[in-house]
Amino acid sequence: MRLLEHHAAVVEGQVSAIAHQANQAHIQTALQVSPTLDPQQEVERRVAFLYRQLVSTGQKSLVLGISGGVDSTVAGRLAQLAVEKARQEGVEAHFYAMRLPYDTQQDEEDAHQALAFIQPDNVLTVNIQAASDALLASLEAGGLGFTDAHQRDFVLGNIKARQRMVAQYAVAGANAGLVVGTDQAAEALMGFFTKYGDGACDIAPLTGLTKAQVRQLGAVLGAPEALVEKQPTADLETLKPQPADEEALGFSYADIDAFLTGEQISEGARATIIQTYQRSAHKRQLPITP
Ligand SMILES: Nc1ncnc2c1ncn2[C@@H]1O[C@H](COP(=O)(O)OP(=O)(O)OC[C@H]2O[C@@H]([n+]3cccc(C(=O)O)c3)[C@H](O)[C@@H]2O)[C@@H](O)[C@H]1O
Ligand SMILES: Nc1ncnc2c1ncn2[C@@H]1O[C@H](COP(=O)(O)OP(=O)(O)OP(=O)(O)O)[C@@H](O)[C@H]1O
Ligand SMILES: [Mg+2]
Repeated sequence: MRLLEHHAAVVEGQVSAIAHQANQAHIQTALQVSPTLDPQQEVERRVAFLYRQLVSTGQKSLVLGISGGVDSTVAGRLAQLAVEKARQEGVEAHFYAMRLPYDTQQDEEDAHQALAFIQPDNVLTVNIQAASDALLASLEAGGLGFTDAHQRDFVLGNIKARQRMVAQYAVAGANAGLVVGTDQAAEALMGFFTKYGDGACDIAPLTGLTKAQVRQLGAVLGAPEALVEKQPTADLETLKPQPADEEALGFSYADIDAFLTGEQISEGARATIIQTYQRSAHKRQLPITP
C-alpha cells in the first residue's frame, strides 16, 4: 500500500513538472522573449521601432525618467538615438530626460553618469518629495491609517512611483510626447512594478528582454560598465533605501532569466515563479470589467 502511495506521489510530481514546463514555454512566448539575440541588431531594431512609432503617432517627443539604473540608462539612450534618427530624416523630434528624485537619492552620481552617457536633448529635474509627502499627509488627514510604519512606507513608495508617472505625463502633455516605459521581461514576469506607476507608459522599448539582455544592449551601446553591471533596485522605500530587487523578489535575476530563456531551474523555483506570474496577471492586463 505504501509503495502504491509512493508511486502515485511520484507520478503526480512528474505530471506537475510537465505542466510547469508547458507553462514556462507559454510564458516565454507571452512575454515575447527570444532566448538568443544579437545585441547590436536589437539596438537597431528597437531604435527603428521608436522612430517609426513617433512618426506613425504624429507625436513630437519622447519622455523618460532616468534613475541611474541600467534599464532607464539603456531605454534613455535608445530614445535619444531614435529622435536623432528622426531629425536626420527631417522629422521634428526631441527627447526629454527627467530626473525625478525623492529629495536626494543615494545613487545620484549614477544618475549623472547615465545622463552624461545618454546625452539627452533636454533634462528636466523635478523633486517628487513635496508632492508625494503632501498627498500622504492629506490622506492621513482624511482618515487613512496604517498598520505600522513599514506599511506606511510601502504605500508611500507606490505613491512615489505614481508621482513619477504624473510628472512624465505632464511633460508629455506639454510637448506632444510619448512616455517611454522601461518594463522588460524579468519585471513583467514577476509583476515587479507599481501598477499605473512605473508600469504606465505609452511605449515600452525593452519589452521581451531578460535582465541580462538589457545589460548586453547597454554594453553594445557603450554605457559605463558600472551602470551596465549595477545591482538593480526599485529604491522606493524611505526606511530602507536602495534594497536589491533580488532581496525583495526572493529570486536572483539569474534564476528569473533562466526561467525566461527556458533553461533548467529547480522545480520549486519554477513552480513559485509561475505562481507569481499568475498572481500578477492583473498588472499586465486592462482593468477587470463586468
Ligand atoms: N487579482 C487582481 N485583480 C485585479 N487587481 C488586483 C488583483 N490583485 C491585486 N490587485 C490590485 O493591484 C493593486 C496593487 O498593485 P500595486 O499598487 O502595483 O502594488 P504592489 O504590487 O503591492 O506593490 C508594487 C511592488 O512592485 C515593486 N516595484 C515597484 C516599482 C518599481 C519597481 C522596480 O523594480 O523598480 C518595483 C515594489 O517594490 C512592490 O513590491 C491593488 O489595488 C490591488 O487591489
Ligand atoms: N529617481 C528616479 N528618477 C527618475 N526616474 C526614476 C527614478 N526612479 C525610478 N524611475 C523610473 O522608474 C523606472 C523603473 O525603475 P527601475 O528600478 O525598474 O528601473 P531602473 O532604475 O532604470 O533599473 P534597475 O531596475 O536596474 O534599477 C526607471 O527605469 C525610471 O524610468
Ligand atoms: Mg532602479
